[in-house]
Amino acid sequence: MEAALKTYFGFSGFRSYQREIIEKVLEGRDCLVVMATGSGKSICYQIPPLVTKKTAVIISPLLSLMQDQVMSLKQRGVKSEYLGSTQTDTSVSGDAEKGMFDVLYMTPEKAVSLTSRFWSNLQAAGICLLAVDEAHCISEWGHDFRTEYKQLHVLRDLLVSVPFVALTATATQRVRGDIASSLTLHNPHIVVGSFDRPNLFYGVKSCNRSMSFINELVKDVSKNCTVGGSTIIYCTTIRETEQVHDALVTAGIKSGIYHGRMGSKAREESHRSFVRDETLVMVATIAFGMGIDKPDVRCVIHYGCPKSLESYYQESGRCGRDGLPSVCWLYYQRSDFTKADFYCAEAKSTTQKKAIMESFMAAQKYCLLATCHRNFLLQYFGEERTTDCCNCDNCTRTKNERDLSKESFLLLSCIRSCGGRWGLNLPIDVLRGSRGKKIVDNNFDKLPLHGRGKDYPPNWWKALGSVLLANDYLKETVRDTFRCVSVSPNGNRFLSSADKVDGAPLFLQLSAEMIDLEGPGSLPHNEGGLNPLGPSESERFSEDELKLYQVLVNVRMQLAQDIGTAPYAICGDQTLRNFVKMRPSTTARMANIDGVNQHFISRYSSVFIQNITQLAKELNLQVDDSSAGESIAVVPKPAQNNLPRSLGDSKFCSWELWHKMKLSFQKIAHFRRAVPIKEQTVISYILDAARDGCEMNWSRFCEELGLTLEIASQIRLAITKVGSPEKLKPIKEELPENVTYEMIKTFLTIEGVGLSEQVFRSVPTDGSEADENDNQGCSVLTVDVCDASPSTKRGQTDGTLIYGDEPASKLQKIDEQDVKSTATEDAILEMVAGRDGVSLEDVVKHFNGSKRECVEILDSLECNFLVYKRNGSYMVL
Ligand SMILES: Nc1ncnc2c1ncn2[C@@H]1O[C@H](COP(=O)(O)OP(=O)(O)OP(=O)(O)O)[C@@H](O)[C@H]1O
Repeated sequence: MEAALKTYFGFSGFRSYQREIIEKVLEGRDCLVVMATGSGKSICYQIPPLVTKKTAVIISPLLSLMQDQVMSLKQRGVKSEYLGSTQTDTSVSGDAEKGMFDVLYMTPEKAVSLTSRFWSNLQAAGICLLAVDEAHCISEWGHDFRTEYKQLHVLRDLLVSVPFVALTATATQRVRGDIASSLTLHNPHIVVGSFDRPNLFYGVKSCNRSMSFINELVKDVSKNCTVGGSTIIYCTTIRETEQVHDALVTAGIKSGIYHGRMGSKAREESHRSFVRDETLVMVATIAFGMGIDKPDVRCVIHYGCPKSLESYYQESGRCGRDGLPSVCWLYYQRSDFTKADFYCAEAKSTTQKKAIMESFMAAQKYCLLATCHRNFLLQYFGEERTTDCCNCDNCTRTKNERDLSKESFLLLSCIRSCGGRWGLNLPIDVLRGSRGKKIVDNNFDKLPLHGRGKDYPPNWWKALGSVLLANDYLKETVRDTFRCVSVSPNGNRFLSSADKVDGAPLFLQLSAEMIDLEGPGSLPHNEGGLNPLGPSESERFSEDELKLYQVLVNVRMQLAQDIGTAPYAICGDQTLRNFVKMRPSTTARMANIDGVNQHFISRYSSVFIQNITQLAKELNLQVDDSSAGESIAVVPKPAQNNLPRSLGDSKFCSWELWHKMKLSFQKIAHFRRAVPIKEQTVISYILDAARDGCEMNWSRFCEELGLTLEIASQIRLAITKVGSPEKLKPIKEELPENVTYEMIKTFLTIEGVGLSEQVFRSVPTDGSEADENDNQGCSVLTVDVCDASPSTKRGQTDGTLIYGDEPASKLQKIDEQDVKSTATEDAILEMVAGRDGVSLEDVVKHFNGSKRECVEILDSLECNFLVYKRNGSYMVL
């Protein structure tokens, strides 16, 4: 499985759930997979055909989606085609029937109209699975019901022993049930992942939709375009779509437009140009929907409040599907909130009307929120999160908390005095001293609070109302489509404890809108532009690296144009970034990079290597920077969906800051704290998170801690001497001063998760390079002490272990005089296969050969995708 993943897709590891699902399919079990957009569901049905050499049939709702996927798979060397009304090649159907394709896409209409003879022939040739993508289309309760999907059950009788796999990114319990029964899934293996998309930054901004706002928006978008990456701007009306599109075009930004009033040809062309990076921005209504499979959209902007939180999650989810950091902004105007009636007009029943109203109100709440946007989204979809995400505007804003007791007191009292029978507008008008008819008729102008709130504009009070709602001081009830706001029990408690205006403090987070209204005006972004966090330290390019990146983007574009495909189908942005950081000068080094597959090596590696080496020389950049490779090879994978929920807030937050935002221990210790915590505490928090199952980049962790291979060996020896790892103090006493408790704890944690071999090898030790050279041709192999046990994995068969009396070296030596085998591809492969990671030194010593000869053989094995290198060790694929 891993071999197929690396060979065809270039990835060296599976993401959460992928392996589990593939294994179940290979066992012949039906599966129901509910995983977030961009979490990597496609791999689950694309790997089995490559392992079994049988066809996978995929039912997909849209032709454009199928075409894009076939295009990408072909670029990976996977034999793939589609059957549907736009297929012009008449031979495809016949070839498909003979089992000539690994992956065969078809529309549901096509699937049910194919003859039983087609299916029996294909089954005789070999079918490994039938996948139903976007499976929620089966259910009338889903948001995209398609009648043709309902008929798919007929295939069940035709394909008796074939496992069915249903996949979707959104499905409630009810929809899941519908999918399973409609497809008659037999005892399906069900996987439900998290809805979280950790690589996405969520931000919200109030706006005024004036021309000056649009011009600011255009400026921000153009900045985003120069640093690379596509943007989608969703507008709520066709008129606004045209307005924003015109402004972008006038500013010279290559932009496309897409809405329902355009003809299908024009829409197709617009989609095609966007996918192929010929246009960088797509301004669209939500008609630009499900068929978007572009993985490198870096920014999705909603220009106007969406009609529901479900649609917001889906549309913003088109961002950053490749897992790279990307941003989702929502610009709303208070007048958007009056559109509820308009959306409710679609409703056919009172229940439906209520449902529409509720999801619209959730979207509205999302706009007005002063607390973590991600948590709100996840909670809406039923996932509880207690820690803030540190990757949304509300979590990262600094100026956001203030004592609002006085203002809250005024607003809550006024709402209570008006009887809690109104929306927010009337009590706010009372506070602002209005003598409107309703106010006078109800004698509200006689209230002592009348006119006491003139210091703030009405929108500020409305924003405070939303903050009080979110914090449970107010409650909202919907009657028909009319919303009443009243004081909640919590609000009443506050009022009675603070029975005078200058009572107890009430610290609340100010919402973005309140800050804007107090600040210099509502323009899109003042400093940070669309991307307020920017790349983390390890992702940041130097000026020269940026030049190299831009050249490689152009090379990729040129290649894509020459063969008529999308640039992302040649290779992803992350792969290009890895090229820039590692600057591979040989095919073997390039093959080893995550995202590089066999097809890429045979077709495109030479042109990339040529450009890299040439420009690196001109810019005086070192090629083959393996230290960059070590850290990049373990770049965290996105959407790790099974994060532990039991971990305390501080621990989880420390881990997130370190792992996701890549902050140092020191920065985390000071992060948003008046009194910093100790770095040691931060370290132990992160270790706790790792023990709880959070993903870790151990190489980076050890490097920051200074835990080298040598120190690890010293610790191991100390534990052996003490006889037990239970108590840290006696271990510490056996060790030199510079070895800290944190290093010992880290060592034990890494040992505990069974990773010591790989991790400590990858941490650069002083003079490691020199060692490699010094030892050339010498028959002595150094291994760490744990390999000296009778059950030694590495080194044991190679020679006799000699325990040195010299504790200073803390390393043991092996005499290799007996090793006589010659270094051939087969012999090296056999040696590597028998061990859990082998270094170049190991190979040289084992074969008593020269370093050059071994490097050449290992290089060719890497090019052939038989071995790969991770953290300095060769492993068999
Ligand atoms: N194991 C992996 N390692 C690295 N990248 C991966 C891995 N699996 C998938 N990806 C990448 O993740 C991105 C999203 O994958 P994919 O298109 O399969 O998502 P999806 O879950 O099907 O999303 P959608 O619901 O939008 O169709 C792609 O760019 C893909 O190449």
